[in-house]
Amino acid sequence: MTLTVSDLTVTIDGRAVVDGVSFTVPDGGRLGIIGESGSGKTLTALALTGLLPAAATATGSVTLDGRELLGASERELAQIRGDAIGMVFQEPRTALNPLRRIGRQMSEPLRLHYRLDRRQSRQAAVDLATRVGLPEPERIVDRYPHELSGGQRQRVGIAIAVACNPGLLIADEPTTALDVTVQAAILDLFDRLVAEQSSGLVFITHNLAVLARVCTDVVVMAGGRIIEAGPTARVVDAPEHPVTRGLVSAARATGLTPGEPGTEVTR
Ligand SMILES: Nc1ncnc2c1ncn2[C@@H]1O[C@H](COP(=O)(O)OP(=O)(O)OP(=O)(O)O)[C@@H](O)[C@H]1O
Repeated sequence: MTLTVSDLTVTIDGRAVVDGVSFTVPDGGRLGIIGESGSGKTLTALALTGLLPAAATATGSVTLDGRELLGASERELAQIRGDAIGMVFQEPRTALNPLRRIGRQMSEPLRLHYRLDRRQSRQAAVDLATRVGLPEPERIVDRYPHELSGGQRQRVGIAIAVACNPGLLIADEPTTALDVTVQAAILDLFDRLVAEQSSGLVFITHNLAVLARVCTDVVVMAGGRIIEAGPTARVVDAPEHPVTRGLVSAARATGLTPGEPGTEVTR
């Protein structure tokens, strides 16, 4: 699936918080959006899926395989979000329902799309748990979110996002709330799943080392605009904009060397 964003502008209270943003993610492409806090990354992601806050208005164009998403009806968008686009958020604790077993939550997108009975949906949940590397899949599906670690909860969030094999996965800071070793394992999981289902990826982060592990291309945002864009390897090796140079130094300071995508990832 090809995602094309053209001149996307998001306005809140008369202020353009996303300002004339354009980029393309080709079928199976892996684009990272990076920038400091408040640069407009999250609002860009929300605009792609029709989830902007009520106070925001979006203009420009967002197409998925030629189909315009900006201004699409809520019904159409709900269908696209379940089917064509999977989304993963930063804090899996708030994205999950604390009162429902995780198996039910993982199989919900499939139940909605394929009308599974109880036994089929339990099996689907176990299969998904296996696919995202949760331990003891047969047992873990009966647990509640608070009984899982942060990394396991994020695996559940990822399972929900990939349940219907979407052509595009959008992840907003999916590893930020996790500690470094768990972060690495979750990045490996993204890498594997995106490769397995040959879906595209839009990955939002403020950490260039994280981005470089999974994304071949990068867009750097500041003040709602794109200030630099290109292949990750080029941007890491020869950043042009001072903001990008700052992001490269910050990534190196964490001890994680930004490298070719996938080089540090065990498959
Ligand atoms: N609901 C809202 N109402 C008013 N302003 C908002 C709202 N959401 C975001 N903004 C403003 O829009 C700008 C861009 O926000 P956005 O969340 O997209 O940034 P971000 O790059 O994702 O930052 P972070 O990394 O901190 O999440 C910021 O100045 C923010 O204050």
